[in-house]
Amino acid sequence: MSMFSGLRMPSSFRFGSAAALAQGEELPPPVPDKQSVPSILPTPSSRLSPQPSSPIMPVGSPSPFSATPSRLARQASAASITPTRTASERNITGFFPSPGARTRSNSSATINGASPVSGNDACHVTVRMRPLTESEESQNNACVWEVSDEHNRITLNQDFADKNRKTASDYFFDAVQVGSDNKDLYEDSARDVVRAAMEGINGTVFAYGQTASGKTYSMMGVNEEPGVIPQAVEDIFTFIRDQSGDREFLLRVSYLEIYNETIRDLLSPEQNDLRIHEDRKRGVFVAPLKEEIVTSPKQVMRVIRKGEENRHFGATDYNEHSSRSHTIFQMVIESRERTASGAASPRIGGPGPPRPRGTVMISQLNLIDLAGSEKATTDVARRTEGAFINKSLLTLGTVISKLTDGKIATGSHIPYRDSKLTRILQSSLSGNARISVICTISPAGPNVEETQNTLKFASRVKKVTVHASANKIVDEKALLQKYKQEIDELRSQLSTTNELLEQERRQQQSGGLESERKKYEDLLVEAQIARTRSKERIDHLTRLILSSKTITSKHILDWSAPGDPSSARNSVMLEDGLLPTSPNMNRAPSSSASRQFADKGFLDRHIREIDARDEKIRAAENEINNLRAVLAVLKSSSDTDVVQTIDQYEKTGGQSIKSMRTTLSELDKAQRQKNELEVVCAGMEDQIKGLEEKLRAVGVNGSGGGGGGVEDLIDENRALKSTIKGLRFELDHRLGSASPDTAVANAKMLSQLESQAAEQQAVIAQQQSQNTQLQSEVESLTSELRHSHRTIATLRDSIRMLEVSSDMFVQAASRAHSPTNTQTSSGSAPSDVELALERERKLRAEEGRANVEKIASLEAELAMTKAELGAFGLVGAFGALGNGASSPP
Ligand SMILES: Nc1ncnc2c1ncn2[C@@H]1O[C@H](COP(=O)(O)OP(=O)(O)OP(=O)(O)O)[C@@H](O)[C@H]1O
Repeated sequence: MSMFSGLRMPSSFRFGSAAALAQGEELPPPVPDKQSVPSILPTPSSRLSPQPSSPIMPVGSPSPFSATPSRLARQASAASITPTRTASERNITGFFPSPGARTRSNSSATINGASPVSGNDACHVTVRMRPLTESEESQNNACVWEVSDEHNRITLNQDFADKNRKTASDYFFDAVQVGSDNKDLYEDSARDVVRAAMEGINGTVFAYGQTASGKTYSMMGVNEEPGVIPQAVEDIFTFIRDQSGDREFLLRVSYLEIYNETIRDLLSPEQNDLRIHEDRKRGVFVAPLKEEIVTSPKQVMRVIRKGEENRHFGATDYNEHSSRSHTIFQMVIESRERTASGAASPRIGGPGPPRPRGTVMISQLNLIDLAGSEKATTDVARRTEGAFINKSLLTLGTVISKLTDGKIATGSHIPYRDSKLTRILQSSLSGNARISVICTISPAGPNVEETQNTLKFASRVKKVTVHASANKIVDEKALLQKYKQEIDELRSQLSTTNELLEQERRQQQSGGLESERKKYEDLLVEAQIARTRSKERIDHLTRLILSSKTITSKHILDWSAPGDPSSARNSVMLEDGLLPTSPNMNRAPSSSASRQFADKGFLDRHIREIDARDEKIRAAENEINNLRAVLAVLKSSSDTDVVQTIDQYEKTGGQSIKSMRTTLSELDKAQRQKNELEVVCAGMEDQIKGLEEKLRAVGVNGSGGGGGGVEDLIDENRALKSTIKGLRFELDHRLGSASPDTAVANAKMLSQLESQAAEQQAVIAQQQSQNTQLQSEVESLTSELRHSHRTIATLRDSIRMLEVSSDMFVQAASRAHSPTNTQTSSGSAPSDVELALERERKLRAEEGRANVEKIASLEAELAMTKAELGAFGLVGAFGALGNGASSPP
């Protein structure tokens, strides 16, 4: 069972309550762990530790910094032009979020009410405290942190601090979140960054924190609470759908992990040591990295699922499903105004420099789940991983601290290259991206030291400022540009082809040589086929380019009705197993990591089936289009021969099209039948499993719950065989009743089922060999039993003989001892004969005792043998023998 199962809901939080303190008192003072790896984060003596002189706001007092980011965003957007901060203001020295730091200075305004697009910006920092875990509660731990009403201040409980000789400093951040609500988390920490990325500004959101503090829960989420990544995906498609302007987008995604300082492509796992490159135009990038163009949230989630399967997880002392690598999910967003007339278009939503039409904006959105900092664990492999994780986090801490020191301005060395993580993040950290950091912490007393380190890291990040502006790009790097060009070229080729076709047609009509006409006909057919291909390519490329016209609500998850089974959200995401299966979104999320992706096997199978079907449908559609093209050519001809040919074509072509359609519908039918058969198979598998269980219970546990033993086992075998026979018959029947057109699918199914049956047969054979073994064991036990019985009988005989001879000796001795026998007795001293007799008597008595003991031991052995037979359920079958052995002869 998961160590985190049964996590308490936020309502069970006891921030600073009397109960919490009472429990807090029972806590042992934290014992420094001598074996632990030195903490990677700043020590309390660090000069960036919370300054006692910092203004401390009383709990509950209105704070100038209490506005939530979304409120601030609204304020910022209401006052669309805000003053630009001076260079000296960029390096914030305090750890308070200054209101200015949240304000994005920019001469431009927003698109569709989204936040402004560039300017000096402090990194946005959210602290997220998870609920106490069941195991923390069972150890009488309580939450030792207090969060102020304004939700941006967090303080160590004073009593706990006093008792444990800690400093109860106040920490202020852009937001402090408690509990399990990932929707609030997204709104507070990621939405602005995602929206800015849609406007061409790079963005990076990462989760940082001690192991098991909730980074993966925050970034990926669980079924009931999708995390930042799935919500960002949904938000991006919603943004495209809802934009009022006429912009078009091209989205591509990649997914990589840094495991033990090697970079692995999670979408192409064979690429397991990728390199980091840098060039002037692209900055720092990883290559070769597989990128997939995506056109729907469902498709993105499918890509993520694929990546998750290849990701490194492992059980540690602290988290049974711990991320052993840093993962970076990256989305590249290209966009541009739809009309490429070259005229400038005014910015939507307010003043600002007009954006030339056709200019492609390109931005990167990085969503990062870091591995957690951790103390040394017992497992060697985990310890190696932990060392790599800690080293890279240490480098991240150093880089952040250098950036906050303002050394970037003086050109001092910042050790980005000391770890792959900081090297990949270099472009973002050096100021070319909006950054939002989610620092996850545990509420429990024993984790206070790690939590304080995380809060200090968060305070440092808060001081880093960035200057992110929209990236405009007009060269061939933009795929959007390339695709648009290709579409334009294909369109112009099409219109030329159309003209040619028209010319040919006219030429034919005006007569000419028969041989010439035939040549033209052939040319026409070829041209028409080429035209169809061009059209298909145009369609394909057009499908990849997204706009408010191509994205419908159907594509997007409907967050407004989470429990509504008819909602698009469910229909899109449930197939990927990421979104709620429960109608109650507010239920406590499951702590079991395995529930993060429910029923993966089924889903994968399902996705593969859909893909295969799509492929077949595409092929059929292509053929239909080709036939249509041929028909169109022929129809445009006026020649009587050709008209006749048209008739023929219409007949055959029409029939072909009809038969294609029939094939398509048959394919659908076959698919449905296949699904039904799969359900039947699953049922059969369950039945077979149940029978196997029973067999196993009989075979392994001996008496098998019914005491029937070998007989029962054989019966079970018979039942199993007849069930399989029945199931085979049912299958044959079902397969036989399928339409002939589904023969291919059915043949596949049949072979699958036959291999299942063969497996079953193997199980039976195994079971039978077990039976034979069991029988021979029983036989050997039985013969042992008989042998023991005979031995006992022999021993009893010898006891009887001994008793008789002993009596004889006793009688002889007493006769020899008798006073009437004066000739042999010499008074009080025993004669030699008497002594010999006495010795003999003692010896006999001794032997008798030994024999009785031997009998007792043999009887005990007999009892054990009987018990063994009983264990095999043979008490009934061999009872008579057992009784015979134990009863007196
Ligand atoms: N806010 C939360 N609400 C409810 N459960 C949570 C929350 N945060 C984390 N959990 C649960 O706590 C456990 C550990 O969380 P998670 O795996 O996300 O930690 P992590 O920081 O990613 O750990 P690691 O660094 O070892 O990968 C999981 O079972 C998760 O479901």
